[in-house]
Amino acid sequence: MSASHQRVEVGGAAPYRIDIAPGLLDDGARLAAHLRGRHALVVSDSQVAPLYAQRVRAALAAVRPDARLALHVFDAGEASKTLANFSGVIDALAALGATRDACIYALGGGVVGDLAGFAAACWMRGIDCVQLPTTLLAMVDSSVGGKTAVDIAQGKNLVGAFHPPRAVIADTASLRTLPPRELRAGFAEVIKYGAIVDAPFLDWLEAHADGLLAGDDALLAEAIARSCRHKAAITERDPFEHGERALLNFGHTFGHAIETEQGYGGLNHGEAVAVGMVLAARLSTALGLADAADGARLRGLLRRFELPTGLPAGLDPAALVARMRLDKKAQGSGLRFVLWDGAGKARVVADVDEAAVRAVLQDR
Ligand SMILES: NC(=O)c1ccc[n+]([C@@H]2O[C@H](COP(=O)([O-])OP(=O)(O)OC[C@H]3O[C@@H](n4cnc5c(N)ncnc54)[C@H](O)[C@@H]3O)[C@@H](O)[C@H]2O)c1
Ligand SMILES: O=C(O)C(=O)C[C@@H](O)[C@H](O)[C@H](O)COP(=O)(O)O
Ligand SMILES: [Zn+2]
Repeated sequence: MSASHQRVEVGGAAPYRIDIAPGLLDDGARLAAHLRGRHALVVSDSQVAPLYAQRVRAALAAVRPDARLALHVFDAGEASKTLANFSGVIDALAALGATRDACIYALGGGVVGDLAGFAAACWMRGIDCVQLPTTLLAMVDSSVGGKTAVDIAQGKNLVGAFHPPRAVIADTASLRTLPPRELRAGFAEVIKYGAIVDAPFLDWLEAHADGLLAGDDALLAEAIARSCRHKAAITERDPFEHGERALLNFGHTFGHAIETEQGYGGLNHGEAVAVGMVLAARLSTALGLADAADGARLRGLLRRFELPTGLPAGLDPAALVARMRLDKKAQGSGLRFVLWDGAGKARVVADVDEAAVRAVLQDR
């Protein structure tokens, strides 16, 4: 293992390892170590597959010439995280003749990871899935923790399962082809860890913003590993979101409502979470939990990473609140939000007054 290789172990009932280093997509032995049977399906999207899928297939085939390998590709973008494309992956598994010891390799961003992971959770009631994240957002968040899902018109991730990966193999060299907008989106989830549990991380991000935005390999690797350690620790203690895992949803009640209301074609997930965190901070202040100065600093940091911090024009507050009633944290008829007491201190607050939420949405 080279000096630039970082590892995070995730314990619990279904332990796995996160490897973070450049060049891992060509490491056939590492990829093949998780192929118990003979069937491997690489699932990817139309942007990522032309860049990396052949390399992954060649690396696997070199170590496992006996394996039946197939590639399944769907159109890139959030609008593709659908039941129809889930069905497409299931059809591909059937065409491959995949048995229970088959493995799906989810090669791409969070959309691929969530969709392919959900197919792995369902095929024959559960087969192995190795996450090969190629966006910053997927490396720091979606590839870890086992939440898998697809969106429906009524809401984000409303159909899904908890299905932990067998392994996460993050090739940081793949970030070099990531469009700048998508790199910035990933920083929203990175900043989220600082906001909820690691205030000093916010200072570090502030200090290194220029290098991180420029794609400095060492800084990115450090940000990814620190984020993964937070996600690993929280999801290891609470894999099914009975308690503290909900903190990872900071900004998401607002963010998911925005994404859904925009028909999954407006802000991307990271951008929507950035706006959502600003709104959650504002709601926290309105409810007397946090100082306005904390919210202003969070907003400043998100802006430093060139992320949006205001509600997009044309969204109706009443429609957004209606979307929030289908949020997975909602209970009975009450809205539950992840709010904060200031940097590094988040908590779940139940039965939040709808008028306060509407006021925050109207305060543009
Ligand atoms: N399961 C979880 O715990 C979890 C956590 C966070 C987010 N998510 C989900 O993740 C999704 C967002 O993920 P995302 O931000 O990675 O979006 P994404 O998967 O849509 O990827 C963003 C874009 O970048 C392209 N791309 C990916 N890697 C590339 C590379 N290396 N080079 C060039 N282009 C590349 C993709 O084709 C896509 O167009 C959302 O659906 C969100 O709900 C899930
Ligand atoms: O892993 C989690 O738990 C999270 O909440 C991480 C979020 O960043 C992620 O977007 C997740 O998919 C949201 O989960 P959901 O249960 O609100 O759909
Ligand atoms: Zn998220």
